[in-house]
Amino acid sequence: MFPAAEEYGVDIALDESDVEAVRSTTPADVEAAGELTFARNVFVPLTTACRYTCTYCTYYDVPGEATLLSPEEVRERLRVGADAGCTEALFTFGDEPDARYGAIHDQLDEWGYDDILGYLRACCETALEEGLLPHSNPGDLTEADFRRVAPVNASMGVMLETTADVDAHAGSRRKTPGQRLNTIRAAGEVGVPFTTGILVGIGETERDRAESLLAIADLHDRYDHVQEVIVQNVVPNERSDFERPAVATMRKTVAMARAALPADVSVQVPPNLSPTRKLLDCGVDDLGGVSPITKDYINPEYEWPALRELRAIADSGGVPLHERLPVYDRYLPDEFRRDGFAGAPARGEWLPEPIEAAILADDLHGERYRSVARREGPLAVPSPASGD
Ligand SMILES: O=c1nc2n(C[C@H](O)[C@H](O)[C@H](O)CO)c3cc(O)ccc3cc-2c(=O)[nH]1
Ligand SMILES: C[C@H]1O[C@@H](n2cnc3c(N)ncnc32)[C@H](O)[C@@H]1O
Ligand code: MET
Ligand code: SF4
Repeated sequence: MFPAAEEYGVDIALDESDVEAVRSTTPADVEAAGELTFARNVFVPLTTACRYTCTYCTYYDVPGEATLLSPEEVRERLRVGADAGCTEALFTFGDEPDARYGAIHDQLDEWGYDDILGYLRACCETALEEGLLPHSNPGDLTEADFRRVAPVNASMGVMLETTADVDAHAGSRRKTPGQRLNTIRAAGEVGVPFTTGILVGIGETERDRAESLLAIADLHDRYDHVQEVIVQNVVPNERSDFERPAVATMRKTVAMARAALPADVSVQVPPNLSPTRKLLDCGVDDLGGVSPITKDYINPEYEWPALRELRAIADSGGVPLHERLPVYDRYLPDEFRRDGFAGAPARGEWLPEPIEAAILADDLHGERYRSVARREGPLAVPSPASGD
């Protein structure tokens, strides 16, 4: 069913009746979640160089214009993030930026790094030093790549986007479904808590969405590593005029995601891009990374809602809002989980030693990780009604 994936040794065979069952799911078939979560992050866009040229993307710069944040700039941004109470350092940037951009490669070499993953590793270590938990999305990676960077990440991610061959990914260098699926598989092999998702409105069909969600469910079934699935609508920008999918399409797609995935996998929608309030009853339970201090570098025209607004969104759905860490509860050591989660079936040894050490030590910001994980302490988000 996914010939492109077979090239990479990823063998996913979907049952036609499962595809049809997911495709025909409607919002009425699923239940609203009992709470909404989000993570407080600082976005660190290491470089705007990218080997791909997705037509919906405004993030990448052409060779000659692409920039690379220096180690000092990275540390400074992380400090600002930690001071603002963030728990997550989000490293998201172009795919394999050093492959096609000689200047990026030369700059990394001058700083003493073989390639971007060597530099990412160092930046993740800086984040840990500054009291932040790294979540990296460096695009397509192999298993060997993951082994280099997973040990310094609390969680990682890559959007599947879609299993369909869409024109938005056309061109000589392009994202392929096979390579994306292989990235998610490789993350499972290495055992890193993982975020993935689909991009809605880039030329795929409803059936493609069902297939994409089931492909993610299949890989999660094998490895238990998918912590959340983002259902992201494409938005127009200065480079492209993609139309936003209709609200009804997003409602249906979120419901399809809820139906395709097991209950322990969260369904996330980004509150700066999506008609969030209108999706809450379709099974959304997470709002992803939201930054109190940095813009969304990938979609810079779309501002993050303030934390107060997140609270209003949750109130509108009649559910509590909780901050979480970039790594979901079930991958945390027992003592860091909130009541009811402690003692839940262990998922194996998920957290790499430096991450567990950072969480357990938690001395930089006085019990911050612990109180976030347990949904307690001084980090409760004020209600808009409380006036504070
Ligand atoms: O794994 C990913 N996480 C992405 N995240 C991270 C994600 O929303 C959260 O940070 C995770 O839920 C981890 O806490 C983003 C966060 C932003 O603030 C803005 C854009 C993204 C995009 C991605 C993404 O493509 N892949
Ligand atoms: C980081 C993620 O951001 C998403 N992304 C990139 N460009 C857009 C856009 N115009 N609208 C919505 N999402 C976008 C892709 O899914 C990518 O994987
Ligand atoms: C900046 S887009 C997100 C990271 C990576 N380039 C990808 O598309 O997966
Ligand atoms: S979405 Fe990611 S891979 Fe595609 S062009 Fe933008 S930065 Fe590159």
